[in-house]
Amino acid sequence: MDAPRQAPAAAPKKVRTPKEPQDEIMRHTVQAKTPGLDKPHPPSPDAHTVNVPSMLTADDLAYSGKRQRSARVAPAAQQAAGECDDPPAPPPRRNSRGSLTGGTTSIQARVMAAAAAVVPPVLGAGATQQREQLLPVAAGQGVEMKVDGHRAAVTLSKNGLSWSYESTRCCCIPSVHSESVPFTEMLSAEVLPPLAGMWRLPGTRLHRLVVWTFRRMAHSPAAWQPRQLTLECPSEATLQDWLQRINAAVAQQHRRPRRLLVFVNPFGGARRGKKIWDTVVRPVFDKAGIKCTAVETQHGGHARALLTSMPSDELAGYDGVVAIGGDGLFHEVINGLLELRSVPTGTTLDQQQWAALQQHLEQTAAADAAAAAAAGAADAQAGQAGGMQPPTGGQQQGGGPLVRGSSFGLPTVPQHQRRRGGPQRAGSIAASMRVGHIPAGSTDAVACTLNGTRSAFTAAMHIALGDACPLDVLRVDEADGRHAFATCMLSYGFMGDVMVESENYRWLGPLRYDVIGAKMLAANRSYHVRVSYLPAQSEQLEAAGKVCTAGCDLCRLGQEHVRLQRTFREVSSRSLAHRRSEWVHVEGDFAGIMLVIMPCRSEKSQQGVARYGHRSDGLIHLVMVKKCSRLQYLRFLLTLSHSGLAAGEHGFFTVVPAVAVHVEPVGAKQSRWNADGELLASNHITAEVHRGVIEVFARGVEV
Ligand SMILES: Nc1ncnc2c1ncn2[C@@H]1O[C@H](COP(=O)(O)OP(=O)(O)OP(=O)(O)O)[C@@H](O)[C@H]1O
Repeated sequence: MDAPRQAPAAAPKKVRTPKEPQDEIMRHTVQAKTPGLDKPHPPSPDAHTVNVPSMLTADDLAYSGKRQRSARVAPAAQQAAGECDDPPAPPPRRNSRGSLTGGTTSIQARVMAAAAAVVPPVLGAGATQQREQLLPVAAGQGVEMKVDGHRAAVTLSKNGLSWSYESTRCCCIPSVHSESVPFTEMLSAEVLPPLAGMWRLPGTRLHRLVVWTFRRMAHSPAAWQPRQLTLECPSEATLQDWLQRINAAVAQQHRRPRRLLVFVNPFGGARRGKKIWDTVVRPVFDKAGIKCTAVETQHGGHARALLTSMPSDELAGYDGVVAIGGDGLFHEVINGLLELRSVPTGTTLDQQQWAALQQHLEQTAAADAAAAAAAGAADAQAGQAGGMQPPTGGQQQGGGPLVRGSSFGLPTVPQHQRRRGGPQRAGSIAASMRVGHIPAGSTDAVACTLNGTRSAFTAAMHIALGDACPLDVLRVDEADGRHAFATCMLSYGFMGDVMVESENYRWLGPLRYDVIGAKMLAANRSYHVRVSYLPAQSEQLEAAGKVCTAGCDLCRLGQEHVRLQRTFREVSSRSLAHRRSEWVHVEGDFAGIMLVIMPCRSEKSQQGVARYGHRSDGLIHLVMVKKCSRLQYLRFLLTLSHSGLAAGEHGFFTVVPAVAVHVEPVGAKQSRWNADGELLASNHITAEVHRGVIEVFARGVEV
């Protein structure tokens, strides 16, 4: 998946200017034009064709100015729910296309009634005869216009635009369609001059108001498509008035970013990063009026090094950081920001508490060893055969679940200490930043989990619309004193081996994971490890069995932690120390150990690796797969791929919700830890989950 972690050596002190010879940095502002995308295309005879860039998927279409089909006609339900104060539209039903439609007998009456309700009688009655000469009525009461070519009564309310129109698409039976687009889903609007043409006489030409927004696909609401909503009307004054009101309402969406720092990995996945930036993301940010500084990464660790060495004042100029690449680049950005936040505010008390915990665990391990010895030789035999056994104190290395020399809870000397305002300022700026991920990698589990799709356009829209949700982070302390942060998954054994091997086969692209996976399955390796974990408390398991979707209540609770946990380390370590008697110890031969933090959905695992995992539930889904046959491991992989893993004992593998985990390899035969696709240097780790410490530009999977 990713390259091994590299030391951020020779990182530039600050972002270079465009005048510098290499084009590693592309600075763009909103005014930057993208050929073919900077202005809307006029409707043309081929207006229904969609020009798909050869390297992009249909979902990645940027604003092309051409109408897309298969729209989900929208939110009449919003009106019912009171979210929209537009005039009530006729009660709709869904037809086979997913469009809202009225009944067959009274449709004409309904559309006339709807039109009469919003359009003055003289305009409504004369509409069919005087198509191009209609005068708009006062804004807010309904104006007869053409919306995407359909004659409709349009209302601009305090929530957005709504309209209804008659259509005879199906067997000449007319039906009424109602749609609305709230301001929260608009990027911006602009007024365009009337279309000129031989067939349009002067005086009958219509002025155009274009609203940049998106539409949901009927079969997959999570995947969005660009939409250029065009309102046509003979009165330019009306459209100018509406333009002001729409753009003013959009400007009031206070959570939208204004300036972003964008990292583009040109070598991630199928090497589409730069193309996706140019053709999909930049046009969206352009329409949303977002100023960007785009940096093309030069090597692994470049993004992280830039973030951690950037002066606080410059960092403070951004509302967020966007990673265009795979999960590896997202991991780098998260690590850079959290590195800034790892302010050394640890106290003596914390260290004492940790020392006490360490001592207690050594005692517990000794007691367990005594109990195991008393249980007799049969159990000991089973332990050697690969069963999960309590650890024996005699074999304990490193003195229990805490890694010796770990920086966990201990002061470190961050490189940003010399900065103006000190580390506290840099940490506080980093804490206020949201992180966005535009999928352009091999797996893109982060994007699939956050947005439910690998569509770069959808991810860019979530960023531009200012969506926000909290994300859990796993802090991993290695025995050699280093630490790292992971947001997806930490794995040892099978997944670690696949990671190590697949780095030599990068030229195979995403296929490398399948090829090396098959090789590792055939090798059927297992490793002797000692696992200690702190199980989740019962109140943390309330949402067990609930799938994480957009608006998930559990994840919303995690939002509180984003604000609270600016210096998150000590809060958590103290609470762990208070629960020191609850640690559970297991030892044995394992084919794989996985610490799953988010659902980790991907094309290979549609339901997610942890089926009931959440973006921000404060839990680690600890998966322990005992030494087993190849067939059993294949079964495990199929379960993971088809239905995802749920908590419980499943024969040869176990899934336990936990909040902290310590893993210590025993013996010479060892695998490597794979943290979100990055290989860790040490195999002896302590990991602890921090709930909702980082905020991402996402809203969860819409269903
Ligand atoms: N210019 C670069 N040259 C080489 N490696 C880079 C460069 N920029 C970033 N990297 C590193 O490449 C690794 C892989 O990148 P990324 O995750 O974006 O793609 P991927 O591995 O193909 O996708 P996924 O993680 O979804 O499988 C990351 O560890 C990242 O740090």
